[in-house]
Amino acid sequence: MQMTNPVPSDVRTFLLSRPDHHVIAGGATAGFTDPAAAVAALRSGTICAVVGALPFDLRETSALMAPRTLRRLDGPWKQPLEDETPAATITTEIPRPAEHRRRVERVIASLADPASPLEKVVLARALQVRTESALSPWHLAARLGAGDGPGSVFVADLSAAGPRFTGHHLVGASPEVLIRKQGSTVSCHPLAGSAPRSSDPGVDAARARHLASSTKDLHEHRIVVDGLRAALAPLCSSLDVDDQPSVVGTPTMWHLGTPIRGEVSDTAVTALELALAVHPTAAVCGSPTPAARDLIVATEGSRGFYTGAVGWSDAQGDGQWMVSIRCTQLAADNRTATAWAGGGIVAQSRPDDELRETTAKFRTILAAFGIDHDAADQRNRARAQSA
Ligand SMILES: C=C(O[C@@H]1C=C(C(=O)O)C=C[C@H]1O)C(=O)O
Repeated sequence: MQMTNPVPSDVRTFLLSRPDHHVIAGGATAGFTDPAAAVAALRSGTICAVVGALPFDLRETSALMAPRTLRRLDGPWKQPLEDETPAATITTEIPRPAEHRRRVERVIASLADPASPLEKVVLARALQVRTESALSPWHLAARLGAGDGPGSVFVADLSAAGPRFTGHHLVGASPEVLIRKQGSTVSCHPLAGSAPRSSDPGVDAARARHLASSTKDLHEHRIVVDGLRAALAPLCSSLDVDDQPSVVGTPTMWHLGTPIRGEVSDTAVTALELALAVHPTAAVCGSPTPAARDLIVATEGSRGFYTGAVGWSDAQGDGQWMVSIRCTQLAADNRTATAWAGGGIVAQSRPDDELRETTAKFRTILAAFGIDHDAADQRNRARAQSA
């Protein structure tokens, strides 16, 4: 769809930085709210590339753009940090942690009910953050890059999703590759089953060991890998899936991860089509997909672009899409932001652990805002106890 106000090429519209390379886009000639239209434009050669974000619920609008320029450069994206970062505070918790815990309890009860088809549901909560003065999405991304070690930082301009999203950006540091396609090779690296890192090296190592052998987490992970295998098998001539997950570390979390690699049967298939074929995985939604998705939407309301996908795809079909987690949606005022964190629930889950997991997952994005969430969390708990 041609844009009424095309974006000039000197305006950055998209970034995906990986440990070994980064992809950066400038400007836009067309916008797509419907990913099928973007696929058709790519396949027909009308556009050379597409960048942007897919929502969690594909019935909602996507934020995809045909960029004027798309550059793939070696090494991670690096930007000098500005000295001043405006102070930020958490203004609202949606829902309050006690309510999130109750929601988890209710989901565990339905998962344990033999009459329910549900096997896994991923529940999330959100925080609203306000900064004292404007903070550009690129500055926030630079702060994420500085704090996330060799992780993956992204910025996606959401304006193409419609007037409600004009000037909004999704900014985050996702550890999870939804899909990558290069030539005929497709790969992904689902993460599911998590434990917070500890600053005490002994405790930290023990948590990683415990995660690697936790029946509950291995089960939670297996559901995701089986789902991805089933979604990719019809599109691939060969598919290689490790038998056992390994423990993957980010600066804030341990995760169980399984590398998946295959060869696509149709080499012209685009990375965007592959992303659409596997999204939403059970890592961010649950299983079976429609029942889990409906329960999430009924419980949380719209998640927008959180637990969607952020990435790029070119007309040759190459591209990469990350799962949009550890992220925030920064509004057009560059001062108001919503951040999310969630976790997979199975019948064996424990509500207190699930709440702790979301708190730990928030650390990545809140640290970029300069907020020590653990301290804020303790203050809240002390306040609740004394009330
Ligand atoms: C939903 C999130 O993370 C997802 C859920 C995970 C889990 O349940 O263990 C792990 C990684 C992600 O696939 C999030 O970070 O908000």
